[in-house]
Amino acid sequence: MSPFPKSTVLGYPRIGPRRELKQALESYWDGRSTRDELDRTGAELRERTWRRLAELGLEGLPSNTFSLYDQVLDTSVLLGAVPARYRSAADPYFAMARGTEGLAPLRMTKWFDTNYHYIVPEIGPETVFKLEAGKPLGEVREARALGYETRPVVLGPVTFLLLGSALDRLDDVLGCYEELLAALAAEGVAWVQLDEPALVGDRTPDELAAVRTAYDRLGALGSRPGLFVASYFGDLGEALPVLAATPVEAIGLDLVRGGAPVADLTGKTVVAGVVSGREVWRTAPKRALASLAALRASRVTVSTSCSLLHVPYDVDAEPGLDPALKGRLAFAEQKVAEVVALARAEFHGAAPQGPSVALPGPVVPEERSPYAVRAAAQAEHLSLPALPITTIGSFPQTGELRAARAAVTAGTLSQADYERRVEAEIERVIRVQERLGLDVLVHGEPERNDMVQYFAEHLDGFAVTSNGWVQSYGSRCTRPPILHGDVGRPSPITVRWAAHAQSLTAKPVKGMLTGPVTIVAWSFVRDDLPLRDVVFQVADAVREEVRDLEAAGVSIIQVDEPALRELLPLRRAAQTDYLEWAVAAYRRATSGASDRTQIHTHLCYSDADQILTAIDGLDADVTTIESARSGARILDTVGSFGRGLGPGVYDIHSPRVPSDAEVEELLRRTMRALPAERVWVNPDCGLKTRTYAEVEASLANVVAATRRLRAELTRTAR
Ligand SMILES: Nc1nc2c(c(=O)[nH]1)N[C@@H](CNc1ccc(C(=O)N[C@@H](CCC(=O)N[C@@H](CCC(=O)N[C@@H](CCC(=O)O)C(=O)O)C(=O)O)C(=O)O)cc1)CN2
Ligand code: MET
Ligand SMILES: [Zn+2]
Repeated sequence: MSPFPKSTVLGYPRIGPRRELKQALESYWDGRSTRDELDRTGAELRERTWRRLAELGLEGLPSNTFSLYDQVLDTSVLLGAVPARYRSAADPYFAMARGTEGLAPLRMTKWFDTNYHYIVPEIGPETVFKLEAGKPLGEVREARALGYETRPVVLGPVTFLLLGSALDRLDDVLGCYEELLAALAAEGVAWVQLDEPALVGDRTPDELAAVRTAYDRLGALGSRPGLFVASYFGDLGEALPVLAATPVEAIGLDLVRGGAPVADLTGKTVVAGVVSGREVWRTAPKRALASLAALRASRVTVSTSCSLLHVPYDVDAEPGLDPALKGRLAFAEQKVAEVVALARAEFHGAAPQGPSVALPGPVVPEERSPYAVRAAAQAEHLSLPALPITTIGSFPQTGELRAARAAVTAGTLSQADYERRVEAEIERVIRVQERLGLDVLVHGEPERNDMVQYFAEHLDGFAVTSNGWVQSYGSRCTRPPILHGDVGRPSPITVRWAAHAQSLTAKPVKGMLTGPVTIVAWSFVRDDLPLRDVVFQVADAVREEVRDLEAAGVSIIQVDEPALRELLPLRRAAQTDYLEWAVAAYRRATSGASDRTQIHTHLCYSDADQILTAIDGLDADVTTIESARSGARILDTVGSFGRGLGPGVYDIHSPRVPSDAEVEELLRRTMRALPAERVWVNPDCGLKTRTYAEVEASLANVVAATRRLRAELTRTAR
């Protein structure tokens, strides 16, 4: 077996340095280009990446880290786990990812504790696994034609099955992996990387036994590449000795989030993840070299802690950043250079940041009155109908708005003209909602490029990038802000837009804010302060904004926390502490509101059933939550939830318009799970990724279904 290369990365961004893949995908989906053109863009991006990694001096180049949508979906396809209903679609892959007319997409949820989302494998007793190895083999050949030998990266069998809740199918799936390894060996591939991030969470004895079975069996294959099992996002814990006892030749450890390995790894190659794939700070050389020195293994390879998918491409594409800050940053390109330098042990990175400043601890927030008291005050103040209909905040972000923002940046549109356009869009959103018959209106968020970046641009302590795109799901990206200093709110941020919207209508308009946990979760955050202290600084800024909205006459304020579940530690031992401070931060942000101000919160992709107690602890008067896209599973657990709740009645990520019958059915299920007076009617999430045509048709059906149920409620009440 050839030795493992001395330097590598676990994966690389694929959206393109200028989001070339996004443009190609969206143009293909809109019918403006062909599948061939899309595939050509994919090939160009892969070629560019391999060339760049090689130029930077990286020895071990990965392949099959490219994906047209998602690497977990790719694994479902690789293993033949394509549900029958998609097989006759014109393009089954994108039908699974996004749905088609008459066909809902597969579930989508958060990738561990990141802001990346994967397509959940759907595995049933009827699933027949069958290897379709075209993609990994194709990428190996493609790279070879360019002169590069690569290491294909494939999601490992245990994580794949755990994500699909089907570990009982291990035996069947291992047959496919065996075939894959044989095919790769026949292709002359020296090493394969099997990603097993699920092993850094708490695993049952049965699950650990599955790890042993899987890697004993794959290891026993006669003809196969070297096996490199990569873990990331934390510590392998109990899974490490299990893995170490199997024949796998190389084990990848996240030495940024996890500690030094306790097991003796003599005889193994340790692929040491010392350069963070989750943060954008330059690697402190002393710490990295100390981690490397502490390893007791036969051989050590320098690597990133996880795939670089979660960071932007290149700091040098950011001319607008303050040079002092820039000097402290490393994006994917710079991280590859760090890996190479560490492997050559000629490292001269930035010194670790200076000593952290002690800040006053969080103040215990004053409490609002008990829910019943608030609910009565709000009912009188707001007089809403039964089953109030609302939306989650954003309305379609039109190309004109995005272009207008780009024009302001380019200096070709004045700020005043831009603001007039935003006001016109707010008026359009208000009129649409009035015409449709919604009860609690929103201004539509047209002034926001993103629900986190917009706030970061208006708070002290943050920097934002021009090209620092990171994939969130499919073609959708964000530019996570960089939180580098103490946070402060120099002046009100949303008040003028909220007040303008409210001035246009007699119906209540919800003020719309992003919560402290989410702002921090979706930014790159300074590492010289405990995370909770940073979150409390942001909470204080949000609290000031809540106060100002209330003073401006806004009587409903939504503070979104879609990332509450995301920061939940992967190991149970640390979860209670996190949830306690996260909930306390939310209450600090919202508890300045008076009793008659109705506080809403919103969560999505949250596997909310797992953190329902914490959601209850947020003490919001109304919680809207993603439900439709996850098969309304949440309804099984919400019976005990004591306040207003709006489980989403349709999935907003698919261009598909839900029928009124479908919405009615979901509402009926909701009303079997909850008392009618607590039920709110709303979509799963914000509407910014949809078109007006889709939104108007969908919401019209929501209103029709709700009106039928309201009529039934009045009949039974009489
Ligand atoms: N941060 C964050 N994380 C989140 C969510 C979220 O809303 N925000 N939602 C959940 C799902 N994730 C999502 C992530 C991104 C998007 C999304 O729509 N992103 C937009 C970009 C948003 C943005 O920053 N827009 C900017 C820049 C837009 C742009 O592309 N401008 C053009 C120029 C303008 C033009 O001519 O069109 C360019 O830069 O080239 C703006 O509106 O100003 C996209 O990928 O298309 C949606 C959901 C979970 N995580
Ligand atoms: C990802 S949660 C989105 C909440 C935000 N208010 C919106 O409607 O877009
Ligand atoms: Zn949402």
